[in-house]
Amino acid sequence: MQTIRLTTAQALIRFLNAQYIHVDGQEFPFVEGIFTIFGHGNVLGIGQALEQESGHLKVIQGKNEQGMAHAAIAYSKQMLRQKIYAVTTSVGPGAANLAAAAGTALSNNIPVLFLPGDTFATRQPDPVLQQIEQEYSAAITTNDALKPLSRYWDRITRPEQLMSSLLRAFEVMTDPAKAGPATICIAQDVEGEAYDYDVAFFARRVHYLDRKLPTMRELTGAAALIQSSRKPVIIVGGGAKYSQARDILIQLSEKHHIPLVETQAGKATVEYTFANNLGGIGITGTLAANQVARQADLVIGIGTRYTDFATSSKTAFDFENGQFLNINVSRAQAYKLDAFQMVADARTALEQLSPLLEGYVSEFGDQIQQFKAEWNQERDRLSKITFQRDNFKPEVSDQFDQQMLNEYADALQTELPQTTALIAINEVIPADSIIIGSAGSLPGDLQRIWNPTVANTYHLEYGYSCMGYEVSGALGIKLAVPDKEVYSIVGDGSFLMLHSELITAIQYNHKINIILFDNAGFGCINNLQMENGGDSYFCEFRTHDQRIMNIDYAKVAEGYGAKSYKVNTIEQLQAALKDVAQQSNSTLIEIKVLPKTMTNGYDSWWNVGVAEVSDNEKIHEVFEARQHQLKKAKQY
Ligand SMILES: Cc1ncc(C[n+]2csc(CCOP(=O)(O)OP(=O)(O)O)c2C)c(N)n1
Ligand SMILES: O=C1C[C@@H](O)[C@H](O)[C@@H](O)C1=O
Ligand SMILES: [Mg+2]
Repeated sequence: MQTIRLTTAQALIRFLNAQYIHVDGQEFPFVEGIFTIFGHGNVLGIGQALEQESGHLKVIQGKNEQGMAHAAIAYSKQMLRQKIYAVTTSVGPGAANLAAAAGTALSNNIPVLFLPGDTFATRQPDPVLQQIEQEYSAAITTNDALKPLSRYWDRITRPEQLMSSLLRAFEVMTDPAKAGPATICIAQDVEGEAYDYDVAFFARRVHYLDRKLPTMRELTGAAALIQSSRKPVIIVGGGAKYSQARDILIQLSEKHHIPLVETQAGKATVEYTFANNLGGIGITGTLAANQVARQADLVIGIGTRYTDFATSSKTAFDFENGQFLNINVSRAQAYKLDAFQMVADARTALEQLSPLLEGYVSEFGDQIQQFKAEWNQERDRLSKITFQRDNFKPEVSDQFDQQMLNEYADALQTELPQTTALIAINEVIPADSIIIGSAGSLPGDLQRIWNPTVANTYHLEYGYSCMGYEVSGALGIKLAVPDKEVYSIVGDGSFLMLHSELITAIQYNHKINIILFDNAGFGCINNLQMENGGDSYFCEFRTHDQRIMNIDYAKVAEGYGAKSYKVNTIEQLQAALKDVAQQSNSTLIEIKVLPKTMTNGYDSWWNVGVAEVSDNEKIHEVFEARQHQLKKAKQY
């Protein structure tokens, strides 16, 4: 056996350089690069190895571990899970900062390789700086907190363990049915320890992302279900996007007159301009999509996890009379809602189903176009909302009275409603720009009223809805599609929580554009508490003496070196957007918007935990109403 003497970290970097992926006849490197924040847990091991020989890996210095991990996740998501960045952190707090990002990757099924440093394998210096020292077990470190958040987790305490561990990690990350975060924690002393590695381990290795074929039983069963249905509806989920099923979806929808509705992850697999695409489904769905969903006697869920937002907490469909057909690479997902299961790649399954559907046409008739036209009218109304200082009824009504709304208009020096601003942006930015969102009220508005005219231009993380993903993720998207403009659509709360990677974007000249909607508060949560009978409680950004905070975010971004703009009218917004397109550096547009002017309603319900006893009569009423709704919902 031919061997090569390398440190564990050097072996790791050499291996990452040799991993290739095979997708539909094309082969390319799977690991594009590595985000780093060095500390004593990784600088002398992985840091040294990268400095000595990083190979083709692009090395990027992050500013916050969660932020850089979010950037890596967004890169992989934008690359349709076909390429990844690795993320290396130090030990202790550096590793702990990965936790929210690991949850984000796991709930969204996004492959990413986390490489946190770990405490000493020899335990000689214990407790090493940043070791938590759990008294009941010396074997527990901060990194154990990442176990439930990883799809694969391992700890390396001997150099030779690395080989079997990496193989397992790459098998997981390159399997669409299991894809998620792989976490390999390497003891900091072991990173620098040498071993005589078998050179065969570093040979070019190809991971095959083969499309899983449906069985004949699945195909004939699914075809029979569709053929006997009157009003089938297709839910386009994230799995449809990752399998690149756009063309066959359009073909089947057109030929058989089946409407498409979209989850957040699936949105823009097919552009909104396709006639039968009725947009978002569920709690933050369009009225058109929710109307057809209710009528459906067959729901064809393609690559969807059926989250509560997609199913309106299991009230969006006629569960009594309707049936479900689930096409999913994951058996666990396919099992949901008592569906007929087709465990297969979405695109291949639909392509193979197609010849079995000859002659079939749904009974929707003109209804699809009618629903769509009505929804387009509603969107048109939302694009023209204008604030009045008397008798203004915002979309989220009956929460803030006119006096309060006027107070906001004065404090923020704005009269701009959120929906009006968002639709104006949709109309001005280049159609092939990528927009990214994640948390707050904006994802709901985006799912409803953002109309992508180009496929794969909508990037929403709504599995974890992790605040802070918006800005960090924009950097990851820019790395994936450097020739496209990237717009981060972010609330003030999310921006405040995490925007460190804006600096990384500026540092490496990867232009991102931030469009910050400042409504001076955690708006959607304020809506939620008031909708459910509570008062406005600790969700507005007010000072100790109750003044609404007016924060100069443009100045913050300018301080980092971004070009920034402050706008509070549509004309200023349009002018700023035009200027942004001319810039080569990162930008931030701060838009002051009025609270309560986001979209709301449209025939959906969200099951949230309401207090069963309280001294507030309104909460009691809401609790009773919830019990009533629950009776109509599917139980599992
Ligand atoms: C990391 C994280 N913490 C907490 C939450 C819960 N949460 C969801 S939305 C939200 C407020 C968002 O405020 P902002 O970004 O200003 O958006 P708005 O609703 O005002 O549009 C909070 C606290 C979350 N989604 N993610
Ligand atoms: O609790 C939440 C409510 C949602 O409206 C929001 O988008 C999401 O970020 C969240 O965490
Ligand atoms: Mg806000």
